[in-house]
Amino acid sequence: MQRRDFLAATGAASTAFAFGNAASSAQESKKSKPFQLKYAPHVNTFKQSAGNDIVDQMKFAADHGFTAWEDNGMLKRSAEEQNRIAKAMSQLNMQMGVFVAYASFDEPVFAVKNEDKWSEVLEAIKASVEVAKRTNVKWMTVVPGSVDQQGNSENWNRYGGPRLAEGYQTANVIELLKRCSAILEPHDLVMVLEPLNWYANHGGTFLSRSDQAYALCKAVDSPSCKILFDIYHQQITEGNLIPNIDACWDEIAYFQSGDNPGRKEPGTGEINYRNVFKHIHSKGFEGIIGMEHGNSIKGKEGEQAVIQAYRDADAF
Ligand SMILES: O=C(O)C(=O)CO
Repeated sequence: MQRRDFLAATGAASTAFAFGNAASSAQESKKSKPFQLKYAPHVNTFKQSAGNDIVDQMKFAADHGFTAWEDNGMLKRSAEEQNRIAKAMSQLNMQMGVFVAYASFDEPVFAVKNEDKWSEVLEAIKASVEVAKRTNVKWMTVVPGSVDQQGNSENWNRYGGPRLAEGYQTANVIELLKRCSAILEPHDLVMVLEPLNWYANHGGTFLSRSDQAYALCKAVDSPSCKILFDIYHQQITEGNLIPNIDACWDEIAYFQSGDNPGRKEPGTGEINYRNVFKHIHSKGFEGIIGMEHGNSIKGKEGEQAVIQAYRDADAF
């Protein structure tokens, strides 16, 4: 189905939308009603419909009512490409979500004090400030490494070996997060800590529970250290989504979505996304919900299914 046909078939609103030259803006003048929440598609979510170019994909998303975008890999793009993306975002009136500022999954980078490793983290955070400014990003993801249990040390073995007690690991994580926050605070930027599940994706990560993320944020006590509550990961780790969101609400700055099992669009698994989104909306959330999941169906048809899934979940 052609993009125009799809817009017509889904009853797209007729708001005029100017982008690019006059001929193409006349042709592409239909734009769907914005969603109630700022769901942010990813690079390649709409590749089959919009082509390889990321700016074309963003235009496609904007035409279909998405008001945000998420690009985990922004840090690795050239400055020229970052500028091009930022310009398109502003022309499309879209907001940019997180990129990954620092992520380690299998080494106890934050949990064990190692000044060389810690310097690498702080350098990554400093580099992220420049990129965030260039791309108008407010939030950046930080994954603070694994627990101290599976290192490469020659002293470590699966039956024992030295392992730092949990309280000291937590104290180290807090100390390094404070140092990261000190870099971000003057720029009004926010690192969002993402708990990850151990059972389907990332066994051994230091941060896995929402209460743990909450305790870290309270201890760091900085406007630059908040929670990224990934609904997919937290469904696997702890379930009880709405009460847990409420319990750590004052430290949550950002959400990500994805259904379980399978990590595909809402409606393909066990999470009642309409009720979860309704709840988040009712609390006045104005931030972004990154669509960090795959498409359950391949091709253009699958991309339309993703759009429809968000329309259904947003119909509260
Ligand atoms: O790696 C993952 O699973 C994440 O959610 C990181 O954002």
